[in-house]
Amino acid sequence: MDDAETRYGHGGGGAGFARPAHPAHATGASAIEAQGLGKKYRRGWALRDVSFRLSAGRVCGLVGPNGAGKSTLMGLATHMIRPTTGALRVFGSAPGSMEAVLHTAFLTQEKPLFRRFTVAETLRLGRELNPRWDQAVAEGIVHAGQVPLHAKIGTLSGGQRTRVAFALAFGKRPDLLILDEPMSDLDPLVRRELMTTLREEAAQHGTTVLVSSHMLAELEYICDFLLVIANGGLRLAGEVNELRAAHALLDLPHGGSAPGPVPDVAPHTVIEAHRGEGRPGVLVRLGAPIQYGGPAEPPTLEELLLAYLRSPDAPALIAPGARVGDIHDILTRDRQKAVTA
Ligand SMILES: Nc1ncnc2c1ncn2[C@@H]1O[C@H](COP(=O)(O)OP(=O)(O)OP(=O)(O)O)[C@@H](O)[C@H]1O
Repeated sequence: MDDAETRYGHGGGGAGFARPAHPAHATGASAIEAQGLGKKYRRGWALRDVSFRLSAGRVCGLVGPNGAGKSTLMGLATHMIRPTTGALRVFGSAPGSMEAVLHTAFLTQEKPLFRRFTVAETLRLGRELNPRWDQAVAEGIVHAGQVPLHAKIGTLSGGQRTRVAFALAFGKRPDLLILDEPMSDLDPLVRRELMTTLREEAAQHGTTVLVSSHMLAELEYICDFLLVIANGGLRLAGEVNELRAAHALLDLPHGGSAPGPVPDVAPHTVIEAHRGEGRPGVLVRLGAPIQYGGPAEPPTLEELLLAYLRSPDAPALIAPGARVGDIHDILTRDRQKAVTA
């Protein structure tokens, strides 16, 4: 049991989802590794100097305000966008390579499907294009929503189309599933159903998932790893429990809830002195061990995320398990691969 589990357990306080161990976890392999990654558009940098490592088998929430760079990062991981600086690898391969493409499924916000195809024809196309296609899983997702197989995609509601897009993504049996705000047009019950499917499929098959969402409660339900981006920079990266264990919510007398200067809480670092809704207090990054009970409580995942979203200039925290070496590691490995190929 890790440090955070020991301190907090997994109860209603909002701990990350504890998934049963899958062999993919044990390998310690990287599903995604980014080093010095940057993307500059004409208007400026969308993503700058982003370095992190996402181990295989994790379900990773990608969180950040509108325009933070989430879709850009996903585009870079799927070869839809080329980096301006740095490099990113998917299971050790360049995103556009056959190896990476075969093992990755990407559900974009637009969820493009052929409107004139029926649902059955759409699934057949998935089967023909993907060697690892799992028809039972794809059909199961469609049937659970009572979407008729003979209906044309163009006649489906937005939510039904999303369900078919999910079926395609899961049917591919990817090792890496990238979902860009997948739930935005689904009703709450369908969202919960598909989140449960996602969680179970990922746990059963060791699938790595990178999912962006603005719905923090949902991320809390499925994720065991987090990336938080603000203004194109990585602010937080690591396992949910590790990140929660590194922070505390201090309920200081006249501290968080009263207007005025931020209290001195050395050796801890103030991330946010909270004066809004929710539990009042000062969310700090711990600079030394702390005793919980009394005026200090662990933050829920939602409290942690909201604090970082409201404080985009807070110092970044990249937990040890999410750190990478330098760019030369990737380039050296690429050269070694080329020599041994
Ligand atoms: N093709 C493009 N050309 C120019 N600028 C772009 C392009 N795509 C994205 N941007 C800019 O890059 C920044 C990051 O955009 P991105 O779509 O990655 O953000 P996001 O975090 O996914 O936002 P949202 O939560 O609103 O979907 C934004 O400022 C956006 O305007």
